[in-house]
Amino acid sequence: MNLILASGSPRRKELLSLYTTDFTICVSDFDESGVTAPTPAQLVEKLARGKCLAVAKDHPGAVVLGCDTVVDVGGEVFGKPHSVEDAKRMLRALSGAAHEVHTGVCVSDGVRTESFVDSCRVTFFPISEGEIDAYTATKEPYDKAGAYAIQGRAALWLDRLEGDYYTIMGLPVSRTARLLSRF
Ligand SMILES: Cc1cn([C@H]2C[C@H](O)[C@@H](COP(=O)(O)OP(=O)(O)OP(=O)(O)O)O2)c(=O)[nH]c1=O
Repeated sequence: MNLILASGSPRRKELLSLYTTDFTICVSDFDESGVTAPTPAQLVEKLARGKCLAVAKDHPGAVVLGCDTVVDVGGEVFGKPHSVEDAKRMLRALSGAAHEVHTGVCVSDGVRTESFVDSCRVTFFPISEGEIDAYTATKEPYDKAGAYAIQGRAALWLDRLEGDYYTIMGLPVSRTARLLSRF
């Protein structure tokens, strides 16, 4: 199988490598701005599909994997923070509360396209203003949906997790492996 990961995310590369190391990376030029959907879960599915099909159209015969992750706080979508203030706003909203992380996964061979959304519910302990200041002064929040990395220092805020941990990191690897094995 000529497998292409349509993602520039180092986490997705690492997680896909648990299934196979026989793949190449081709980051899509899909324009995510202006894409809307009725719910955050439908949004990630649409974005994953957009990234996947943008690469698939230029690579006939390949199997292409595209993904997207957002944080959902009571229906409000948090993508990657645009600034330090934006990151602080997100972390204050996540402090001492539960939120959902949705990851959309889409696989296409150019003929057949299949997708799914996996969601994980995350509850954080209260996060102090001092912790928010210290965290947003590091690089960690800025390339992550919701301004945190559960695999990084945000692990220290985790109270409860209901679902697949790897969905938070951007690739629900067990369900993705099952989908890929059908191609
Ligand atoms: C919440 C959370 C997100 N993330 C990451 C996963 C994704 O890489 C990123 C969400 O951004 P995405 O827009 O889903 O993906 P990306 O821009 O990194 O990569 P590409 O579009 O090329 O596929 O946030 C973590 O690594 N840890 C976390 O705890």
